[in-house]
Amino acid sequence: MNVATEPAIVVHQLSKIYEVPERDPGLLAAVRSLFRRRVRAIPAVSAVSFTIQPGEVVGFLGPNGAGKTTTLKMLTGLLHPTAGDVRVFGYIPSRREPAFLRRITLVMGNRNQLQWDLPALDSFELLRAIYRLPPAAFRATRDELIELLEVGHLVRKPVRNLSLGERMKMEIIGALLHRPQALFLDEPTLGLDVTMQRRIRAFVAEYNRRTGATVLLTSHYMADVEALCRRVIVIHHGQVLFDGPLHNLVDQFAAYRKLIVTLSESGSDLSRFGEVIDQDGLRYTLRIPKATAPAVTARILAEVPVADVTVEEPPIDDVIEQVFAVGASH
Ligand SMILES: Nc1ncnc2c1ncn2[C@@H]1O[C@H](COP(=O)(O)OP(=O)(O)OP(=O)(O)O)[C@@H](O)[C@H]1O
Repeated sequence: MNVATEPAIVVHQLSKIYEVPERDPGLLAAVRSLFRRRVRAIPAVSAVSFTIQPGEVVGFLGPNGAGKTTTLKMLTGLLHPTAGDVRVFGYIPSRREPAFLRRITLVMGNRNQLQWDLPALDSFELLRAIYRLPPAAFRATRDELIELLEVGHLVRKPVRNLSLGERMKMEIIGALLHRPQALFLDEPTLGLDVTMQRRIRAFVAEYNRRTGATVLLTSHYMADVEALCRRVIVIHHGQVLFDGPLHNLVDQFAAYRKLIVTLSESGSDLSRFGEVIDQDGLRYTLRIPKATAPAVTARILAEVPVADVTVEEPPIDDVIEQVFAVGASH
């Protein structure tokens, strides 16, 4: 059997154009719009293509409005594509076949699927019935997830009384009870504090390791992406700007390097070598265009008394900003 080598997700020339009714303000315009409807076309996703292998954890990045959520909705069958093809484990998502739905899950950081007034435990039972999970397997998965996320003491409290982070953990458990093989996570750590973000992140990594699930994740927290995703797909204005290993993104788009120079004695002006972005005693941080970093480092070593010098890549957030800036100017 060759099933294992089949890609988990194949997206080919995928497009989505939203059609939004449009009318001028005022009563007359309202009446007129009854007779002649005007619609505005909003291209949210334009000819996007990518393939994801089983077990990959891929970061899906882009600024607000780039088309990430729209793509995830098409991948999970909540939206019909305007054009192009999507296959997830060979299924066409928009058909929403039960066998497909049992293999995927969509977690949206800003939306709840659990019943607000019930304890999470009751909602989990409901999900067991919906997915027709065998009781023993359901209990084993539920308890494993509860333990992994350390929420045993909270599952009997009404969801409305939980904190945002606790609720998010319950949402994640609810989303994974049927042991999906593809996880679509849309901002799963949105609004959570750093500790909770780290927990959720560790949990996703562990779930991927234990089950070999494929994960496509959007997040505005680059720490999530750095910790989890070796590969990233960057979209902007509905188009793919980059698809590859995260470190290639840094190589390709990091426009500058940070040079950290510690002088052995005071009295030198380092601003002639580049933009000084920080100074702490004898320790200077300079921002140098990537291309000239080696030459500038050599000049500093030759011309001023140096105790130490290191070259650093800019933080990933800055790199991503740079990618978006390049995308915006296209
Ligand atoms: N239901 C809708 N009707 C009309 N336009 C929409 C609809 N949903 C999204 N859009 C538009 O489509 C574009 C892509 O939106 P989408 O939500 O996919 O972006 P996103 O990358 O997920 O953004 P964010 O990071 O802000 O969540 C945006 O211009 C948005 O305004």
